Amino acid sequence: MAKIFIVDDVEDNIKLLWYNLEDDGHEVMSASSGQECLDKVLAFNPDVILLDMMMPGMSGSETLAQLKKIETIENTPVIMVSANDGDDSVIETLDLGAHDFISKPFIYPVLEARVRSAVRLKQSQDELAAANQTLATIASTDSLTECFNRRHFFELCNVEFSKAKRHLRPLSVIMLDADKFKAINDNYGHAMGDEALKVIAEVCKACIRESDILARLGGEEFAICCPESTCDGATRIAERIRLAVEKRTISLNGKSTQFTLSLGVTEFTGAETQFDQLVNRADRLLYQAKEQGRNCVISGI
Ligand SMILES: Nc1nc2c(ncn2[C@@H]2O[C@H](COP(=O)(O)OP(=O)(O)OP(=O)(O)O)[C@@H](O)[C@H]2O)c(=O)[nH]1
Repeated sequence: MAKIFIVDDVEDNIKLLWYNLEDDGHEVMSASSGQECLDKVLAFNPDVILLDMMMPGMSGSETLAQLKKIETIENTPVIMVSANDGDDSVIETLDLGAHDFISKPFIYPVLEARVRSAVRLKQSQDELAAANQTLATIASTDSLTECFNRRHFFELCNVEFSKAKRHLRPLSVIMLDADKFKAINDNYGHAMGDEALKVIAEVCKACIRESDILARLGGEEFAICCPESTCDGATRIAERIRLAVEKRTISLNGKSTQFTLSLGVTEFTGAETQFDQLVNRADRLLYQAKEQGRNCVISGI
């Protein structure tokens, strides 16, 4: 079953197609003008559009040109239906991006077969788009914690850094690292270590804003970029994360333990030219937190 959108200014033409397509199991929607088609198309999100060429007001060709400008619709197959099936008309329509051209009067089983072909194309496109989306997610995400990975973190943060630099807006970075993490692995097993990493991600996600960027940079080290946050604001977030992890007990296979975090926080001063400089400074502050006994937040610029 597919969603078919019929666009035709003649009510009887719509009815004929509607009943037949519904009998074939499709969900059908119609519009009686190009403008009505443009008004309804996003909400209906059709798999195939059957578009009449000769319509008063906005013609089929003009409607097609407008449909191709709509990002989520531009790849939806359009079948132009027209009594004007001269070569020039067919060429113009296909060059405008139509998937197919059917001459009027049409033989319904032929139209039906062409609709099926267009539906198959749309289904392949949708599957490809979903596969690409999955690949993009895999390429940008750490599979254990479902945070962004290092590469994607720097991609996103470089954009945020450019914005902050151009508009002289605040931007802060928090670096955090689990304390004595090796001991968790050694004493409770690698699976408990993995559990701790998942808890860090979960706690961080709960403590940050949607616009903040959280990533696992590797091992037991995480980073958060906080656009529009000053060092004071980011330090409060860091302290909230530290406290939440300190209070948390992790359990696996009947065993339980607790652990802590060390955190370094810094802010863009306006002088830095690269985002990496902020990460490196937050990392040095994190190292100081380790030196000062762990389970603490050190901030500075
Ligand atoms: N379970 C688990 N462990 C990991 C993973 N990645 C890295 N590790 C472990 O993390 C530990 C990091 O140990 P260290 O770098 O010595 O740091 P630490 O023990 O946390 O000590 P401090 O940072 O000084 O507090 C190592 O034992 C790594 O094997 C992972 O994905 N899962």
